[in-house]
Amino acid sequence: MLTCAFAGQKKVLAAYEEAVKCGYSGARAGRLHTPHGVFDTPMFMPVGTQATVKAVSPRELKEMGAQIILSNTYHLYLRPGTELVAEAGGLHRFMDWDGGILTDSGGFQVFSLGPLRKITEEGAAFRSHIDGSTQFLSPEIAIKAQMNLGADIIMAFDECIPYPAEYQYAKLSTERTTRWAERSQKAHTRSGQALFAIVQGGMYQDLRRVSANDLVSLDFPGYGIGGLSVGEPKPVMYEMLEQTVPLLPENKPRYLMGVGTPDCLVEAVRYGIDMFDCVFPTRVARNGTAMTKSGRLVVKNAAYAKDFLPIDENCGCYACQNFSRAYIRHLLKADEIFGLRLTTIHNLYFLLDFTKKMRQAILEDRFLSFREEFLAQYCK
Ligand SMILES: CNc1nc2c(CC[C@H]3O[C@@H](OC)[C@H](O)[C@@H]3O)c3nc(N)[nH]c(=O)c3cc2[nH]1
Ligand SMILES: [Zn+2]
Repeated sequence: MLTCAFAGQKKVLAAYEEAVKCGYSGARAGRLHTPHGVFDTPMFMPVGTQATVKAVSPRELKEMGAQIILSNTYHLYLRPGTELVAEAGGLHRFMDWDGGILTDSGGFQVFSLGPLRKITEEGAAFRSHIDGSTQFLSPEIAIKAQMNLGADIIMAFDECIPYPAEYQYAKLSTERTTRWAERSQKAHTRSGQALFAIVQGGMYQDLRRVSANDLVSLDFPGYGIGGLSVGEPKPVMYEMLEQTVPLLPENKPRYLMGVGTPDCLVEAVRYGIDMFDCVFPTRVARNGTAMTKSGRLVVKNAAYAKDFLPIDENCGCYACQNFSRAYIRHLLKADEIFGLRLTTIHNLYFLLDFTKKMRQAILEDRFLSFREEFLAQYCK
């Protein structure tokens, strides 16, 4: 069961939009209560799509302050199968992680990975990207798979509307996602596990409001905001947040799916988002790019061949406490796995620490100045 208590800047607002424009912050610092612990928000959730956060161990994740990690139903359903994971004692046991786990429903992957897919009212038929076999996911199958995996938070089966999309397509797809959310709710019988709905609506303000209102009336314990971070300009993403977040219950968590870079996190927190996931930190780490408060640092570049400073002198991560840019660059150039591990550890620590700093700023009622200072220094 998820319960939330949110502290932070409380103001009675006549119009949320007006308030945001004049600098009001909807930022809040909350606590998520789950069967695997109580977790602080805002929070970044490292992505472990195939039951592992690539290149780092559960012990290292715990040391760097990870609270909830993600895994993905689409991938685990295809390999090794969710019944096998259930037989192994569930995902927490299988991957030796005793913190929180959130599983995505597979909606995104079916539409982004599965070639030859066909969407009907019933669900989505697609070909496995692993062996080309014909597969089918429906709300009922996706929920059953997630109950097998045993995550603390699971997601309703949805369609992530591609960008751009025609209004009529976005309208019909959003209405279907709401019907799928209802079917997901009916299929969800595992107590102690929270099912979040996912707001869609494409990049259309009115569809976003309809989707949010319809899903709120179905009374879920939390809400994902989907269909964003799919290639749209950042101002469009923020506009969709402005339309959606105020319609979601204040005392329930809001999870912006697939986001993102620190500039997006600080803006989304301002609109009232609590939870984030993104492959960005782990993905860019694997091609030798480190995240810093001034932007990206490509450690592989020749400029760092004799740079004996750490990636970031003020960073408390294992990589920055013990190794230089020159050493990490050498490992990356030599294709040594340890090099990727160090950049991954640094990037995950950076984002986890960034959300901790945002939480502290909110609790001390200085979030807006924190945001200004950060954005002034960070170059995209
Ligand atoms: C990157 N941008 C983005 N990611 C998104 C994800 C998670 C991807 C999931 O796939 C993997 O990341 C690529 C991870 O396992 C993650 O949980 C989404 N998931 C669902 N169900 N619905 C969406 O509308 C949706 C939109 C997204 N936009
Ligand atoms: Zn570091």
